[in-house]
Amino acid sequence: MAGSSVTDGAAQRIGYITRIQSFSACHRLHSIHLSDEENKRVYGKCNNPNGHGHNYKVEVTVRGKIDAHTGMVMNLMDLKAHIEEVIMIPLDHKHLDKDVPYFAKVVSTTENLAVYIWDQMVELLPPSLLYEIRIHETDKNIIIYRGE
Ligand SMILES: Nc1nc2c(c(=O)[nH]1)N=C([C@H](O)[C@H](O)COP(=O)(O)OP(=O)(O)OP(=O)(O)O)CN2
Ligand SMILES: [Zn+2]
Repeated sequence: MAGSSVTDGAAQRIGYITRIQSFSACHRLHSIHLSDEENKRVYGKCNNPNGHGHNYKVEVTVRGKIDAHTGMVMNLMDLKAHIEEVIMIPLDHKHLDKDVPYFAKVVSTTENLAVYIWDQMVELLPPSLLYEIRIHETDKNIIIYRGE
């Protein structure tokens, strides 16, 4: 097209980049909004008083313009640093309900864990860049949160 260049085209392109981070933590599914009986009925084995553990795998995805000069949506080194701050330091090798104040009153389902990670991560990233938090709680259970 007349008047355009390769660089102009690249500036309009949207890319998605994902970084995967694994961490280990334990928790107990127990809601303060339910009675002990209701907790047992709703959460079953996951309401075990002494808790249980997971090797979580979190995928953090950002979406944005591929910068014409840097060729990046964002520098993965920066994303790595944010993941360290939001996921690894507060959550890795922790008891989610006892070590993370947020989960003292919020049940530590993977949905709520995804919301927690989103809310922390969105504070550190440029506006509108965070696209998705995807958590593999087990090999079979995957939860997605997109800030809605
Ligand atoms: N909507 C949700 N349901 C459940 C959650 C959750 O976070 N959100 N979490 C759990 C438990 O934490 C539990 O640990 C799930 O593990 P489990 O059932 O053992 O996982 P698998 O299905 O992968 O293992 P199987 O051995 O095949 O049962 C429960 N529900
Ligand atoms: Zn669990």
